Amino acid sequence: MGEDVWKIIEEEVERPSIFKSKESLTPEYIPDTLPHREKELKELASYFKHLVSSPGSFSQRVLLIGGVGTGKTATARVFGRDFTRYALTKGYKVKYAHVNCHSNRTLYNVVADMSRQLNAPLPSRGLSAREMFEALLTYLDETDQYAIISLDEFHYFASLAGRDAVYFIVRAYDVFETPVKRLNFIFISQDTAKLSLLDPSLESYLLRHMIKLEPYTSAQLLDILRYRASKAFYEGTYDDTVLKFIADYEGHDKGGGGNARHAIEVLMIAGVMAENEGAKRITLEHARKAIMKISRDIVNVSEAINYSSLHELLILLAAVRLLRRTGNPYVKIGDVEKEYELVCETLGQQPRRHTQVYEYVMNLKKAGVIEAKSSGKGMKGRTTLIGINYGPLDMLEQYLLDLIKRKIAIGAT
Ligand SMILES: Nc1ncnc2c1ncn2[C@@H]1O[C@H](COP(=O)(O)OP(=O)(O)OP(=O)(O)O)[C@@H](O)[C@H]1O
Repeated sequence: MGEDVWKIIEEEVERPSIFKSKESLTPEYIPDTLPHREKELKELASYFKHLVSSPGSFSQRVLLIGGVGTGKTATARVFGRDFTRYALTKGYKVKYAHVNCHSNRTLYNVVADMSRQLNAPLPSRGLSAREMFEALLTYLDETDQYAIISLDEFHYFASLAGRDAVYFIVRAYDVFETPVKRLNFIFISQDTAKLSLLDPSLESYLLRHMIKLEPYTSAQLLDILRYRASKAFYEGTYDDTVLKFIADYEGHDKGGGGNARHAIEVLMIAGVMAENEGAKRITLEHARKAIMKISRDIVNVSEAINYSSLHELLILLAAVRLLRRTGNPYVKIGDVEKEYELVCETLGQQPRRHTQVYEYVMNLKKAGVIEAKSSGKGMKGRTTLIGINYGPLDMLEQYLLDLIKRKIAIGAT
């Protein structure tokens, strides 16, 4: 090996890193603890405590609801990991499986994944979902084990697998009346509206035991970031100002999405940027650049948005807020108009008249900023539906609010 190459390798290998553990910031990583989710973990423990007091007496079903990045997956996984350990100290074999319904959208795939994760022997000959489920129950009986299964992104399953499949999973023990009930479920979804396509009786059954995760405030995100940063970076390579900046940007109370995934992603990207530059510390500038980097979707349409007039932006902001609040892909123009009036009021602007609002909506459509279409003939007649095909909406909302405030400040119309 040439001396030059040797030097390059040596320099690179010995270059001090700011990362102690980059893996600990990846989405797959399950943290040791979850600051600000203690109450929800306690609720889960309460719902599943029969597994260590009278296991098998009944089968529990809990619905875990919360917006994007509110820690649904992490809460379920951390609970599953620690509850199974606790149960073992009490002499009970409780297993945990986490099934993602986005990648397993049929009853067959869901049951197969459950069985695989619980180490149940999968017969080689083709079984039906129902037969496989029975085989799983037999295996749990024979090995005297219990299980908690999380079905993450359950709304995918609910919308694609069909009513019978959903009924089968949710009310399994009405079908298989075994004396000892070994399977328990956590159904995870973003909001209850997404489950409204279920049979009403099934929906109300699911809603009986519900835990709702609220978006994080900036103070909560700051605690989360402090904890996650202490695991990921060496001491002295970051400071609280940077963490606070990210937490304030993302905090729900400050107009952000309250999304821990975004906050952690920004921190990770800021760290990688600092490291690539050979910097010894993560600076505010790194955090700013990281935020810009993950808002690239907004940047793509930002030109059209920047050219929009003040009231077009106010309407757009109203639409974004409604879309976020309802979680629906489209919102009615009438509702947007009402929200627009509220937005105007809070920002001290005089709302425009109805016909003018309609014209602005059409302008936004022409500019490719929104999608607007007719609802078709519904029960209450035709209306225009508004949707936005890019995101993330939380960032778009923040972006719009900043832009609007700047426009107002300089007196632009
Ligand atoms: N309270 C917390 N403390 C530490 N880390 C957290 C906390 N809440 C969430 N996180 C982290 O934030 C990221 C996003 O969390 P998670 O995937 O659980 O959110 P989610 O609600 O399931 O999101 P989605 O709806 O997109 O599936 C993960 O990396 C998770 O470890």
